Amino acid sequence: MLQCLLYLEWQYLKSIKVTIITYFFVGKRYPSFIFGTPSGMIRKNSPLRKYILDHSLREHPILKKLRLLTAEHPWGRMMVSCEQAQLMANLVKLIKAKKVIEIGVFTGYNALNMALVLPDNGQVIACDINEDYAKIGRPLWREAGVEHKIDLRIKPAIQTLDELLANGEAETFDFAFIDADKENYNEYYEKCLHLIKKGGIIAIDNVFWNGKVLKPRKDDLAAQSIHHLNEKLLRDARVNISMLPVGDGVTLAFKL
Ligand SMILES: C[S@@+](CC[C@H](N)C(=O)[O-])C[C@H]1O[C@@H](n2cnc3c(N)ncnc32)[C@H](O)[C@@H]1O
Repeated sequence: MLQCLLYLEWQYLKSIKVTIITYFFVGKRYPSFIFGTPSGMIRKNSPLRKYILDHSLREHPILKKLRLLTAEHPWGRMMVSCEQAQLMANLVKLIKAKKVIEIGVFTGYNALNMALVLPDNGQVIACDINEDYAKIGRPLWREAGVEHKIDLRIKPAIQTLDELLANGEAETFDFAFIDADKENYNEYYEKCLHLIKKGGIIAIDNVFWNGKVLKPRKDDLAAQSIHHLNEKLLRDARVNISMLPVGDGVTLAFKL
């Protein structure tokens, strides 16, 4: 009997130990793994998100085809959310944009999304370092009849932005979407601010970084970088801003 009780107590202590270890070593690094999506954010598979999509998404059939195709990719979760893409397409239309930049293209879901609403002589300068991803989307850009509007530049985005500036294209763009490596967000923002016209918009993705911006760890350079840019934007007199809880958080900066 005593042996049985001791065994049960040992099992109980072991489960507490596992909980504590999981909390400290996994929960601190990957809070969403333990605690779910941080409160205030709409979970990807929640009934509310389904309601939002059921009642607002008007997706072009070829765009939908690319979204479903991309979702099957091992890195499919990098794709921008469809409701966020629709918001950006609406902004691009609203300001009658002609020239837009996308930093971080992946399979080109959002590049296609923007190309679809640009005029026929409109241009998406699409920056990425990986051509293989774009090879997935290109046939669908073609099928949608907008391939000619997407100018894919395969090299580090900073280099492409510097080339555009050196080419005298400062203040000629209407819209920019920043969605590549997070450590360079501040540089992307500064260069985009030079490239877009007054009245133009910069959309910055993942500004919540899955909630990690609430308490960025010192060794998490991505969370640190996004958090610093969020703090800087709050005080940046060159722009008006809105931080929206769409997808993983998007900040819209309107150039004054
Ligand atoms: C989150 S994904 C972009 C998603 C995309 N905006 C969409 O519509 O689905 C990030 C992309 O940034 C690219 N990337 C990473 N570092 C980069 C860099 N230094 N310059 C340009 N692109 C980069 C990656 O190859 C990846 O395709």
